[in-house]
Amino acid sequence: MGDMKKTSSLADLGVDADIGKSIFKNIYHAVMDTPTKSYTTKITIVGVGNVGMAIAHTILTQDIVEELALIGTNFDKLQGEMLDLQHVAAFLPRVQIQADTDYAITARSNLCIIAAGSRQNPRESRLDLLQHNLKIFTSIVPKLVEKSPGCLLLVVTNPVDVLTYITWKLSGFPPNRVIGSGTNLDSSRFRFLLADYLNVNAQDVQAYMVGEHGDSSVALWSSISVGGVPILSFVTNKSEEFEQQVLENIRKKVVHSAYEVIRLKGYTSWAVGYSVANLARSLLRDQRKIHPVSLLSKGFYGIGDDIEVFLSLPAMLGRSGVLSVAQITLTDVEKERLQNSAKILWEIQRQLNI
Ligand SMILES: NC(=O)C1=CN([C@@H]2O[C@H](COP(=O)(O)OP(=O)(O)OC[C@H]3O[C@@H](n4cnc5c(N)ncnc54)[C@H](O)[C@@H]3O)[C@@H](O)[C@H]2O)C=CC1
Ligand SMILES: CC(=O)C(=O)O
Repeated sequence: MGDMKKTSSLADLGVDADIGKSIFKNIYHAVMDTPTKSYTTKITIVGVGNVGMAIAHTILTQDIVEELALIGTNFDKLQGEMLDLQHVAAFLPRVQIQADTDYAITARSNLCIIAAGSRQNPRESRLDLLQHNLKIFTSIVPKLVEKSPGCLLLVVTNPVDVLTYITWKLSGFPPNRVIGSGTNLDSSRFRFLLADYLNVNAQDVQAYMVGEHGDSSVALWSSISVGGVPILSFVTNKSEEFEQQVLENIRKKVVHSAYEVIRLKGYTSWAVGYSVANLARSLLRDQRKIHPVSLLSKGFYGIGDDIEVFLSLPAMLGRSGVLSVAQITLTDVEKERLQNSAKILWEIQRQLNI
């Protein structure tokens, strides 16, 4: 394994790399030799299963990085995935892709995404994965931090909220630099289902799921709008009781979505790939966009200062990570459900003794 090449290029075949320069007229020589390394943006993805590869693929389509490093446990699988992605080169922006079991290739990453670990079987909840994935994180996080001490950490592995808390503890990073993908995905599912019901474009639906990325997630009905029109007035011509039932069914469908996809195809991948690539763009391109992501939530929306949990709240994301948390006016019921979600996660964390 040690002798094997980490990238596939003409140089591996013994072809002189300088030959490329001779194809071009020499007046551009100085420009071609200018080192570009210090200006590159680099993402590392740990875990090259269904989710890690969906994220990698989507990131390549977004033109947000110059370097991508893939880390896993199976060297042949890594090399196969790397080659398959490299063969996209003719169709997408130029990205240097590396893959290895050795974290040396992750050095100086701007963003490290963790999608390694077990996924749910059809009858398991996300929280059932905790013990196994916790162990994996204790080996992954310190290595990422050692190689990229200034990076942002973005956790995807489930249960994502508790593992984001654990990543924060293991990394020693300030909380703004440790983020969980959280309910960014649930919110996309929510917007899709609302758009489908209202027969509008999902991109015009502004709607958030917050709290745990899991069974206790909370739909923020009071703040939903479609093209600037609050949803509750959008549907006033229908009976209120009927609407409440429809809306509650949509919420249940969002919570059940992952279970349904896992029952049907064994895992979820494409939607989380887009969700995480979208977060990566907002972070690395300093977009100051609002996303519901898992962040250190103590003190927000009545969550006690003593409850040190990560759960999803709508937050502004930029190059420094979480820049601020949106102050949405919640109803008493929404606030109560959010605080309940925090308590569920807090109880689980307390049992971990970390
Ligand atoms: N937060 C979210 O919205 C979502 C989270 N997930 C979670 O993502 C995780 C991954 O799911 P899949 O990709 O479907 O699973 P998978 O089984 O296809 O892939 C997991 C990968 O992790 C790798 N891995 C295990 N230990 C590792 C280590 N120490 N270092 C590096 N790689 C390691 C495995 O070799 C495997 O390739 C699961 O926990 C799943 O529940 C899945 C969908 C959405
Ligand atoms: C598996 C998972 O967390 C999801 O698709 O929401």
